Amino acid sequence: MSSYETPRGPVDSSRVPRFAGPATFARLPRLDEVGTTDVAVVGVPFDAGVSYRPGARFGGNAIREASRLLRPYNPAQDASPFALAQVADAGDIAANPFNINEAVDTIEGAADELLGTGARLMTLGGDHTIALPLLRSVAKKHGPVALLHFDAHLDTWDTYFGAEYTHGTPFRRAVEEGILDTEALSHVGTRGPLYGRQDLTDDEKLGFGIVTSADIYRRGADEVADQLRQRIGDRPLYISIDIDCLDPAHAPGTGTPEAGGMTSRELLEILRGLASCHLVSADVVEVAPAYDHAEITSVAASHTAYELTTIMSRQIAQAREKNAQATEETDAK
Ligand SMILES: N=C(N)NCCCC(=O)O
Ligand SMILES: [Zn+2]
Ligand SMILES: [Zn+2]
Repeated sequence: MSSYETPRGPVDSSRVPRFAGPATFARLPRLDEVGTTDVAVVGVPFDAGVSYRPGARFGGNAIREASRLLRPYNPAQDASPFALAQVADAGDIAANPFNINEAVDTIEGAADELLGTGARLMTLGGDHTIALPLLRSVAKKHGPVALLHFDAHLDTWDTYFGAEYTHGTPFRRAVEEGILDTEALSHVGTRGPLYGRQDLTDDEKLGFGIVTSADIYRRGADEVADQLRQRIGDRPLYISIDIDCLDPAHAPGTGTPEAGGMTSRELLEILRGLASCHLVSADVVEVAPAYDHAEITSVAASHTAYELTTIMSRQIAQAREKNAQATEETDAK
C-alpha cells in the first residue's frame, strides 16, 4: 500500500471566479496549507543584479496574477500536473535588495531548505542573478547538473563594474564553481550584439553549445528539442528560462530586450519535446511587469512555468509508480 495522499489541487474556477481572492501560482494551495509538496513554486523578488531596466522584483507576482487563467489539464502533455503530484506555492524568498552577496546567500539557504524536503523547485524570478544560488543548491543535492539556458544573452560574462554576481554573469560563476556538468550545457535562443567576438570564444571554452534564435527559425522546434535531448541524455537537468529568450513582441516586459527572438509557441514546443529529460528544478526569470502590456509577458511566463511543472509532475508520478511496483514485487517474494 502506498501512503501517498491525493494532491490538493487548484481552486475550482467554475465555482470561485478566477479573478477572486489572492493569487497563488495557478490558484494552487500555499505550502503551509498542504505541509509538504512535490513541486514548490517559489518567488524570488530580487532585481538588484540588473544592468539596464529594473523591475523584475515584481515578476513573480505578475506571473502568479497571469496564472489565474491556467486550467488543470495540459493537453499538449496529456497530463493533469496538479493531480499527478502535489504542487504548491511556497511564497517568496525575502532577499536583501541592498546587498547582492547577502541576497545570493539567502536564496541559496532558502533553496536548500525547500530541496531538503524532497521538493523540486519551480522558481519565479527575479533577475537572472538568482540562477547561481539556485544551481548551487541543486548541485548539492544532485552533483553537477546539465543546464539548458533559454535566453537572448549568454550570461557568461565575467564582471559588471567589478561585480561578480549580476544578471549577466551567473553561468560563468557556476562553471567556475564546478556545479554544472560541462558535457551538457546549452544556450537556446541566443541573439543580439555582443561586446566582442571574445564573448563567444570565452563561452565556448566554458563548455557551452549555442542554439541561436535563427537556428530555431530555420530548423524548427522539434529538431532542436531532439538535438538537445540527445546531448542531455539521462543527466539531472536544470532549465533556466530568461523570458527575454522570446521576441519582444512576445515578451515586451523585460529588462534587456533584443529583437529577433523565438515565439512563445516555439519555446513551449521545445519544452514539450524535452518532457522525457530528468528535470530536477527550473526557473523563469526577468519578467519586468512595468514594461509589459496587457500581461503579454506574464501570460507567456505563466504558460512556460506550467509546461515545466507538468514535466516535473509527470516524472514524479512515474517514479512513484515504479517504486510502488518494486515494493509490490518485493512483498510478493
Ligand atoms: N538579461 C540578462 N540576464 N542579462 C543581460 C545582460 C546584458 C548586458 O547588460 O550586457
Ligand atoms: Zn537575457
Ligand atoms: Zn539572462
